Amino acid sequence: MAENAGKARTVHAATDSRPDESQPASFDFVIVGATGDLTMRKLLPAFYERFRLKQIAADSKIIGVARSDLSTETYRQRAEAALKEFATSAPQDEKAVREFLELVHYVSLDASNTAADWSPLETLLATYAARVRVFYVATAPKLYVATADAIADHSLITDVTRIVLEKPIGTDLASAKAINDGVGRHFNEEQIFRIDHYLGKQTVQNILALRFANPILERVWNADSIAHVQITAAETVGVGKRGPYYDTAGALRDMVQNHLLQVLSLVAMEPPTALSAMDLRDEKLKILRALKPMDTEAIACDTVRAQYTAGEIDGKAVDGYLTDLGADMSNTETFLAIRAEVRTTRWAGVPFYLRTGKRMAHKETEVVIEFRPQPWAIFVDSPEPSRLVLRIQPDEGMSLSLSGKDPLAEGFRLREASLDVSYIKAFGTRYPDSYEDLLMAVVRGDQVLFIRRDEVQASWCWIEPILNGWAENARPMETYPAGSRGPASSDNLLRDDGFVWKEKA
Ligand SMILES: NC(=O)C1=CN([C@@H]2O[C@H](COP(=O)(O)OP(=O)(O)OC[C@H]3O[C@@H](n4cnc5c(N)ncnc54)[C@H](OP(=O)(O)O)[C@@H]3O)[C@@H](O)[C@H]2O)C=CC1
Ligand SMILES: O=C1O[C@H](COP(=O)(O)O)[C@@H](O)[C@H](O)[C@H]1O
Repeated sequence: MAENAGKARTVHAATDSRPDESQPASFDFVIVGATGDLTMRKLLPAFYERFRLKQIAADSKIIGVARSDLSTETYRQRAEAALKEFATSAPQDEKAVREFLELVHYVSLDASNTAADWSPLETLLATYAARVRVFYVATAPKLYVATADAIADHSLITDVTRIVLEKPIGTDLASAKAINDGVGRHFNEEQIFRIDHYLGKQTVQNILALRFANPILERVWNADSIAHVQITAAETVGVGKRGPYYDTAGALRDMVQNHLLQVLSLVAMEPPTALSAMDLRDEKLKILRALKPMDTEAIACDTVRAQYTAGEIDGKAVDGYLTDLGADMSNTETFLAIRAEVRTTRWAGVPFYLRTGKRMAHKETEVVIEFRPQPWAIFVDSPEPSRLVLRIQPDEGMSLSLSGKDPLAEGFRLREASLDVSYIKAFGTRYPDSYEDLLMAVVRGDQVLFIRRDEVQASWCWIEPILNGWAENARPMETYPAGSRGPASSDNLLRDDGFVWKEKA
């Protein structure tokens, strides 16, 4: 018998420097932009779910701030309606909703104006001056610096005060630097939490678990075994009421600069020394910096941009982008596909295809890893290349397609078979909304799921030439009907390399 049989295996673990999560957190959390869509749809429901799980102490305060003149009572009524609509467990638990609303306060204030009356907010914060204090700025990015200035002018920044900045951080490199510099005048980098809600998705975090807890995968996770990688974030929704913002952003700024490049970094990075904010972000940064810059020729050949026109989704007629926007013309892309390259030893020669779009046929966010084919085929059929699909959402899970022997065919024929795991079934639990994890991490002061200044800037460095190239029409705008898979040239981008996008079966 082998010497070690029956003995516990020694695992050399890197130290996890994350703070203690076992005690309910007690804090003051100021949400600037408290009457807005994000607060009502995401932030309050996320806090409520964690309160229900007893992770938030009853003496905590969630202080909503916006300019609208509302009493705390009226604000609580709005918050209650939002919880009933957006928090999955709220309609069944009136008592928990009532208890949670006791934590909620409202202050009417123009937070970008130092000269406004800040005293009601100061009074609320004075009760527990020494405890964790968070300012979550959920307003337009152009207000971030003025808001940080005003918070500082009123001496509200303690050693345990943090600021959360919603995306987008700027619209280009210069404006991102200006926000980082402006906020950085008052808050040090350890106090600044730049949010990217994709990092709060369990399935995105699971990329780390899959890669670094399963040597079977990590050993084939390189250019020797992988032919290409696809990252798709397809949505069926249009721009809705966010047209004025979206039309100044477009899919590249709205989805790629942040979410898709973060996912790409997690897929491509080297193993971090530990699961600490510094180590993880150092490794992601190396990937962002290793992205091959796009020159005019690459923008013409390796990018596709398009805008949706009227079409049909799930049997319902929907308008085109211009009608949704209420405009006669726009040069904003609602769909894009890009062939990117990561210039590292691990990934040399492996294309990374990025694709995102609004008003597509299906809502589907996934990472597809396609493995290289068998170099010498002994079968009559050529086996389909194996694909590992990481389903970020919906139907969170993963599948690995393999070739098996067709049991009924004459002779030895191959047929694709799939190993499929649904995380909800496998783990037998609900999948929390991404903001739940992120809000609690801010309270704990854990930056591992937040974007560091240099990451934001490295992303803009790669994105900006594409924006400029498109502005100069290096790649003309195309259209696609709502409910489709985007324009045909998106398929050609892969076909030219001998690949195809994986589409929903
Ligand atoms: N909604 C979403 O799904 C997402 C939003 N984001 C980002 O989050 C931020 C907020 O988005 P969203 O909630 O949709 O925006 P909304 O326009 O719905 O809300 C903006 C909020 O800011 C308040 N506000 C505006 N100016 C001030 C001010 N000077 N002082 C205090 N409050 C102010 C508004 O209230 P009032 O007018 O009463 O002051 C309102 O509560 C944006 O940066 C957006 O890009 C990011 C990802 C997704
Ligand atoms: O940040 C954003 O993300 C959403 C998509 O988020 P998801 O979690 O549903 O994938 C997108 O609709 C929005 O335009 C963008 O600002």
